[in-house]
Amino acid sequence: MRNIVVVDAPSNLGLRPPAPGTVPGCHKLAGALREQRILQRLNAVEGGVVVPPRYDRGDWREGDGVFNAAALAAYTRTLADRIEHHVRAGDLTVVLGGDCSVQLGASLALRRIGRYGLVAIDASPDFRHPGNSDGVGAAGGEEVALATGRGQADLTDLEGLRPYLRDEDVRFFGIRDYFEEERAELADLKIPVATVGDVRAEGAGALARAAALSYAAPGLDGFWVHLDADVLDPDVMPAVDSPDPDGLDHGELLDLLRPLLGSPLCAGLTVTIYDPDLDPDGTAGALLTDTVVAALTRS
Ligand SMILES: NC(=[NH2+])NCCC[C@H](N)C(=O)O
Repeated sequence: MRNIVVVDAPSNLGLRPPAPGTVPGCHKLAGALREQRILQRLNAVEGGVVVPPRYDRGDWREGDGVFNAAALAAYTRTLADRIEHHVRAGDLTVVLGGDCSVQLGASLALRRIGRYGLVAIDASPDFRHPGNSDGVGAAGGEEVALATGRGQADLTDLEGLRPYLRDEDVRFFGIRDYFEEERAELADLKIPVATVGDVRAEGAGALARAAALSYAAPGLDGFWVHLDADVLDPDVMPAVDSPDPDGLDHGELLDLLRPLLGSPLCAGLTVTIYDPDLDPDGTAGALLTDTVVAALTRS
């Protein structure tokens, strides 16, 4: 059995302030899941905490590009150093965010090592970029576009490694059926998308097994799984910055995660976006932890 290593990446640099003068609470995700004893329940190795820089958007205004960009760039490299170490050691690395921008740290780490894919399990594809929007700013809604080389070079071309991921190596699961514009762009780019409707029609387990197998192709070294908690239906996961209705239930998410995380080609998992500030009694966080633990352990 491979070691499971848990690394905290408590960065909220990629989201807008939830209210003026406040910062996003998703940096508390890691603490909340640890409080649910995720480390002990996974029998995981302690991977420590990669401490992020201060959240300070300064005098950023709409039109200025991605906010917190210098801090995001620095953090992506530091987080990549930590993840790279564990991937090279053959560990299965579980990164507790944080917002979705922490996924850039994983993508940079994997690009340093070889050619890896990304399975993004998310309500929305986080694919905003200057080519499809005037509203670029929050990297947590843009990280897959950035990782595939779209957007400002201070984030997309770290260490001269643009793109960290190739379009053809990305797969999306759980995108809402009503995101028609986004789905059309991804279809043009030939990036496979399984919407919530597709997951129900074809079966989560079958789709996930096929995705895992698709990375066994020559030239590929493996893949990473990115989980944005907002892929879940707001009924069971209301504690996210932008809840989108008609999402997955926990059973469907578990059926997606199991074959992916069980694959020897899977290098790791990022868990992002759950915001304990929006979950005062902790129920949603406890259920999220249960599903992640179940996906990584044999029942
Ligand atoms: N859950 C997320 N990925 N949030 C990131 C940003 C979401 C927000 N709708 C935006 O695009 O700005």
